[in-house]
Amino acid sequence: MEGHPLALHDVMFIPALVAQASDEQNKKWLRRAQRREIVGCYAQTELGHGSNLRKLETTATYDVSTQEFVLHTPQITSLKWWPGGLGKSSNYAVVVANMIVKEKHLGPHSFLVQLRDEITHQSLKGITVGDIGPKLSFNAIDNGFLGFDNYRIPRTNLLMRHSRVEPDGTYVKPPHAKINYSAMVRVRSHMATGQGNFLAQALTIAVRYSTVRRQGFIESGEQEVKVLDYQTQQHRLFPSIAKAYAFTFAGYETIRLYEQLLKEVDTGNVSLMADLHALTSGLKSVVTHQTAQGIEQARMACGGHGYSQASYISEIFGVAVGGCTYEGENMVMLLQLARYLVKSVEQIKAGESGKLGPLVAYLAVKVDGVDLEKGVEEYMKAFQHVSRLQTWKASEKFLKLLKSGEKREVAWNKSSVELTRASRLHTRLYIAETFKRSVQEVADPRLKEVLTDLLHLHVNYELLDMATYALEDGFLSSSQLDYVRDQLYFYLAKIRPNAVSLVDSWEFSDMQLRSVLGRRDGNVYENLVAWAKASPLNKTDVLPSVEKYLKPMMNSKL
Ligand SMILES: CCCCCCCCCCCCCCCC(=O)SCCNC(=O)CCNC(=O)[C@H](O)C(C)(C)COP(=O)(O)OP(=O)(O)OC[C@H]1O[C@@H](n2cnc3c(N)ncnc32)[C@H](O)[C@@H]1OP(=O)(O)O
Ligand SMILES: Cc1cc2nc3c(=O)[nH]c(=O)nc-3n(C[C@H](O)[C@H](O)[C@H](O)COP(=O)(O)OP(=O)(O)OC[C@H]3O[C@@H](n4cnc5c(N)ncnc54)[C@H](O)[C@@H]3O)c2cc1C
Repeated sequence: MEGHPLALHDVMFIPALVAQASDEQNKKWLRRAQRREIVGCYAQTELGHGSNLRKLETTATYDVSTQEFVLHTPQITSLKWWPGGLGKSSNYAVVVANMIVKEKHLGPHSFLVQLRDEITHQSLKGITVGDIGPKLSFNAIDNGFLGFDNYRIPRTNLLMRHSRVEPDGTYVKPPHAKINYSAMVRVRSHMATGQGNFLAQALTIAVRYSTVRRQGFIESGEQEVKVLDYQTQQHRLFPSIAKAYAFTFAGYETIRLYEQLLKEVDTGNVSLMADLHALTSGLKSVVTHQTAQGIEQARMACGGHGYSQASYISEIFGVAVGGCTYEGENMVMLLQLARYLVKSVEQIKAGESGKLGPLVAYLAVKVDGVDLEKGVEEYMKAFQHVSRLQTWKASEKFLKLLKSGEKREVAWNKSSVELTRASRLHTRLYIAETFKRSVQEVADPRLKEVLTDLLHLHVNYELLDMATYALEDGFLSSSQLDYVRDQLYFYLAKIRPNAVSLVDSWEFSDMQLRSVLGRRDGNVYENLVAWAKASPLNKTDVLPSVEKYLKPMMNSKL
């Protein structure tokens, strides 16, 4: 959980080679990387820039006389900063640098760069490398810094699957300007399942513990109740159980789409790139944000013991919340999706709605109202409505500002909060749709029934959460919202008997969870006492600090 020094080797280094190195290059590098003869990381972010990749300062200047690239970090802000596994573990890196050929700046490109000697592991001449220090979490990963002092690498270390520099310096452009960003798109495609997994771990701990913990009464005179029987506790935890499933289903779809994209790109078809970029940008942002919120609620649902490291939820939170920042800061990524949504609105306004992709086609179709009692399909129409409403509102705001003479970037900035709202609603619609489709495909009827309950819980929770938008234009009435509330409470109670099975079905072992509260056997109290006794502070009865500080104070007559 605390991360692994080789995580980025598998998560980004190898995938970057697979997607961006040519077959010939991979004959040299890929097998060695897969056998871990060489260990690598993905070095892109710099001290001064992470989001705005066009302003990366590390340069790779082609020297035609020696057929080498010269890597250089001209100032302190150009140092690579943050890459996982860079500080101490990796001897190679995929380095993203601004490529300069014949004095022409050609933008960020990826290079395979050796950082350390393969035998001694010492850093090579011209390389400055080290660890960036402790972080909120993930402290088993050596996130690092890296500087280059006119460090030379062969021309053939430019990853050349999609673009090339010939020996004479002729540049062959890639089929899509952003194709070098593929390693990021891959991780974003995987993040919904990854984050769903973090959320699931925290929920397993909180739900199990909530059946052990007894506190207070629902009906007087009886035994104290398991806290999971409180409606407020169920409301805190069960919608997140639904989300953990929903994120996993959505993630399976984006992983499949990424695999498809890789195949299509190899045949020269890059049409899926814009769609997948928009989709994963939004999904990554919504999922990480909701996961962090869900984990924090799970921690609070464990009361005081949730605050102890014995719960392990704080560590899960620390790791998961990093996802809001890495692979693209959430606001920045929501704004990437918003570009796509605004473009779609512009297409509709230009009478070209037939050209819209399947995920945005609903933006062109107006619905006057819904009958929620007819079931989930009607909820989907309601989600479409609120997303459409907000997308049009935000887009119109932006387009109006443009028309009034504002510069594009200024108009964009002035509309950006509204635009991020549209992106979130669009993404939540996507999550609900994939959840619905995935549950429909489940073959086992008993499993399908339980998952359908979770789906109902999810759509009612979500609709209530975004009700302001639907009330604003009178699309939903207050009596319809009362119906949604009733349904929500109905499904909380219906899910209660299956709650433990729903979390147990994720099959986390005690070793994975590392939580005293979330133990499978439920022996929480005995083990909390044993855990506390093992605290380093309990090794001796009287601490040295008592002699040094407390006693002089306690014995003073002042
Ligand atoms: C197996 C996994 C498990 C995972 C679960 C467990 C994980 C356990 C370990 C985790 C470990 C942490 C791993 C962290 C690893 C890092 O964090 S690596 C560093 C990640 N860095 C980032 O994500 C940086 C974010 N910034 C960016 O991606 C880009 O700068 C931005 C924001 C997209 C802007 O790029 P830009 O070049 O300035 O482009 P911009 O002018 O905004 O857009 C131009 C056009 O390009 C398009 N475009 C931009 N990007 C793309 C793209 N990628 N594709 C297609 N089109 C694109 C735009 O849509 C736009 O299109 P139009 O609207 O013009 O049609
Ligand atoms: C745990 C962890 C692991 C990481 N691993 C790696 C790795 O392996 N390799 C690697 O290369 N990098 C890695 N990173 C770096 C990470 O990808 C960047 O930190 C991330 O992309 C955010 O960039 P930034 O730090 O420049 O944030 P900034 O862009 O400086 O963000 C600061 C604030 O500015 C806002 N902002 C920035 N631009 C805009 C805009 N255009 N519009 C509106 N608001 C904006 C953001 O929303 C945010 O609120 C890692 C980071 C973390 C935390």
